[in-house]
Amino acid sequence: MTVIDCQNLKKRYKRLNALEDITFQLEEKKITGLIGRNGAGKTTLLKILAGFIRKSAGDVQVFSNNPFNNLRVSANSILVDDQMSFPDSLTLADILEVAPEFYKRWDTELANNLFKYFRLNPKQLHSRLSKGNRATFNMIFGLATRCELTMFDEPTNGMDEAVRTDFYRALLKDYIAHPRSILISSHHLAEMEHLLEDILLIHKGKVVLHQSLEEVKEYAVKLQGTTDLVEKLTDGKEILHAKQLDSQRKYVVIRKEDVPALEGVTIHPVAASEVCMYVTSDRKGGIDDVFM
Ligand SMILES: Nc1ncnc2c1ncn2[C@@H]1O[C@H](COP(=O)(O)OP(=O)(O)OP(=O)(O)O)[C@@H](O)[C@H]1O
Repeated sequence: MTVIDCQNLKKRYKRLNALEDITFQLEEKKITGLIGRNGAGKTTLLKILAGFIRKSAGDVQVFSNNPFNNLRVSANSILVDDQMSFPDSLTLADILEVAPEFYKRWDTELANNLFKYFRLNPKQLHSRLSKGNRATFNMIFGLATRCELTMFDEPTNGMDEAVRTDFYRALLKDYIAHPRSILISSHHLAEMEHLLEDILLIHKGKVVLHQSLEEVKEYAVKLQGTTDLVEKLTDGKEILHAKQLDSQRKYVVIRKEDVPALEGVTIHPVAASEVCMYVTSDRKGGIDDVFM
């Protein structure tokens, strides 16, 4: 079943096109990483899918409905982000107590067990939590809703490394026990790629790649050797990234399908996180170029 269907979706904020042209479909029961550079449009897309803001043009369907102000979509989806807020008069324990009234698949046992594991204080007010503890509580809330469509926007922002590791593990374990559609935006692709089946990479408000993680890992290769030879072999090919290693040696990243005859150069795999970085880069070198 298709859970999300976006066709030529656009979002304009006054003079800025945050989403230029977004077309993709998300099938049910998959964990998809929503990846993109700062300002790519990830949060805007998630807010439209959650029904928080209106699209400007194009079509967006979540569970076959326009998500904006739609009860079916809001009852079956959740967006966990750092703007989640709860009434100030409610303690964390109160929030967990009333949650089942709003989410029909709420898992009280999971919520309580995670709450105890992360040693949160049930008497604390949500608005007074530290940044990391707020992110942890929001994550617990998001997991316990067991919403058919669960979206996380940068969920690990503010969490320390141990909590981040626990979060990824909790997410994976709960997903395996209760498969659902999970869309998770993050800048930390390398650390969460073991969770992901698919990657949706957006850049400047457009979809650049929507592939399985395995396909992204196979997308590019790095050719390394003497500068002359590497340049000759990659002449006319699309260069995704290049780096001069010293006065005589260089490497160039090109699409795997473009790989030429390989005598004299070594060939190296390119991690999915690097592929995402290179295909969304406006510069072919890197920060080193600034210091040359
Ligand atoms: N309410 C708003 N009004 C005007 N412009 C906005 C608004 N919200 C976002 N933008 C702009 O839209 C573009 C996309 O922003 P968005 O927050 O969706 O990107 P992002 O991929 O989530 O970025 P980051 O990774 O830095 O959080 C940016 O240029 C941003 O400045």
